[in-house]
Parts: sequence; C-alpha cells; structure tokens
Amino acid sequence: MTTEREIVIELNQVEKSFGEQKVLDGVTLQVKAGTTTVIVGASGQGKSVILKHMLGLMKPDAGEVRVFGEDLSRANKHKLRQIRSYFGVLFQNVALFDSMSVYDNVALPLRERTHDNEAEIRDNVEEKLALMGLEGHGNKFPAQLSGGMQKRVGLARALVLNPKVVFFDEPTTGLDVSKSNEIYRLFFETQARLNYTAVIVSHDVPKIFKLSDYVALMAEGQLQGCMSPEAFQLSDNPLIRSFVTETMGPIYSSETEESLLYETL
Ligand SMILES: Nc1ncnc2c1ncn2[C@@H]1O[C@H](COP(=O)(O)OP(=O)(O)OP(=O)(O)O)[C@@H](O)[C@H]1O
Repeated sequence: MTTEREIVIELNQVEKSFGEQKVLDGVTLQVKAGTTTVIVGASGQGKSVILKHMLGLMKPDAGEVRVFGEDLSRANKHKLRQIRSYFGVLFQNVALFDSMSVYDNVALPLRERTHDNEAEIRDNVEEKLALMGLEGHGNKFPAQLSGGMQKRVGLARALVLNPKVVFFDEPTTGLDVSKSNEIYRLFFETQARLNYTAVIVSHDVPKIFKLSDYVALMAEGQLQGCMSPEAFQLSDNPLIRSFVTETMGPIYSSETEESLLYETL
C-alpha cells in the first residue's frame, strides 16, 4: 500500500542529449504518492522527454530515474514490465486503434496484461466507460466519436488497470474550452475515486494550477522549482517569474494585488 508520503518517482540529476543538443541537464524531481505534479514550460524544453524517462522509454545518459524505489536503468525486462503495469498513460494523440470498437480499445490492456476472464473484463470496462459518461458507446468505432469523446475513451483505457500513476502529456490538445474542462473534471473525479498519482505536462496555464499540488517549470535543461501553484506564481526565480508573466500577465507585488492574482485562478 502506498501512503501519502511515499515517493513514487524520483529523478536525480538526470542528463540526456540528442547528438550535440543537451535537453536534460541535471533534472531532479520527487513525485509523492496521491499528488498531482504539473510540468509546464515553453515548447521544446524537454517536458515529454522527462515523461519518457519516467516511463522507462528513454534511458538517461547520466543520473538515475527511480520508480517505486527501483532504478529503471538497472531493472530487468520482467521488473520493467511489472513497473509499467502500475502506469496509465494519456498522451495528446490518444492513439486509439481505429479498427477496434471503443469496448475493445478499453479492454486491450486487460487482455494483454492480465488473466482476467471475459466477464471480469466486461465489468471493469463497463465501469470505466460509465465513469467517463460513455455508457452505450462501447460498440462504436473511434472515427464515429467526437475529439472529446475519443479523449474520454483514452482516459478510460488509461485507467482500466487501476494504475498507481497516470501520466498525461497535453491531454486537452485540440479540444475547445468546454471539452477540455470536461477532461479536467473527469481527471479530478477519477483521481479522487481511484487515488492515483498524476504527472501532467500541460500548456493550460493558469487553469491547470487549480488541479495541481505541485508545479515545476522546465527551462534551461532543468526543472525549476517544484512547489505549490501559489508559491510558483510568487516565486523569485527569474525563469519562473518570466514564465508566469508571459502566460498570466504581470506579477503583482502588493497584498491586494496578490489576492487579485489568486482570483484569476
Ligand atoms: N528521440 C529524439 N531524438 C532526437 N531529438 C529528440 C528526441 N526526442 C526529443 N528530442 C528533442 O528534444 C527536445 C525536447 O523535446 P520535447 O518533446 O521533450 O519538448 P517539450 O518540452 O515536450 O515540447 P512541446 O511543449 O512542444 O511538446 C526537442 O528539441 C526535440 O526535438
């Protein structure tokens, strides 16, 4: 059992280069169980590369990535598979299989990774589809669904193994405001219900701050800060200040103005 204080993901001085380009230059982060950590930052700074390291899809050139205490670089295939079975993933392009029904898309991780029988699979898939407000849509194919519904199917699939950690990489890309709010509402409700740890990469500032326990800025090859959204918005770190100013407008200094800043959330 995880406790609130357990560190489920730990990056220690992670470095990664692609050719001459050093993308991660000493990234350090601790993600605690049951919390939501949001990684923000300009395009091309390495946010997705960080997620890929957490998922064990990329290996660091230096430093270590620990998940549930295991150093991913040293984990054998069996261990890596076991660790990945604790993960759910919702990436921006959702990646549903067009030739499979909604039901089969959501059932896929259960068929691939568990020995559940069809009755157990049906109960679980129907429960997750209902959580997403997708009852009665199981027989449809992805092409018959709106973009928002496709994302909800993706979220149902990400949650079907009852993961301990769910990774979201720009989960609302391509959605209008009301559909992206719907995804965030579903995230919020399912996290409260299933109690998973969430790591989210998002450009949805400041909206995403409402959902986060911790915010970190990826800039200049490192994660700057990892602090509450309130502390983040008032941070003295020049890189964070400039990000906040660019994405939210000028930072205020007097108490009255600070409270105005919070009201924009
Ligand atoms: N497999 C790879 N091979 C070579 N370069 C890569 C690879 N993966 C990422 N990069 C480079 O690393 C840099 C960071 O990419 P990444 O996708 O992590 O950025 P990001 O912060 O997630 O950007 P965005 O917000 O636009 O999604 C980019 O310059 C990208 O081209």
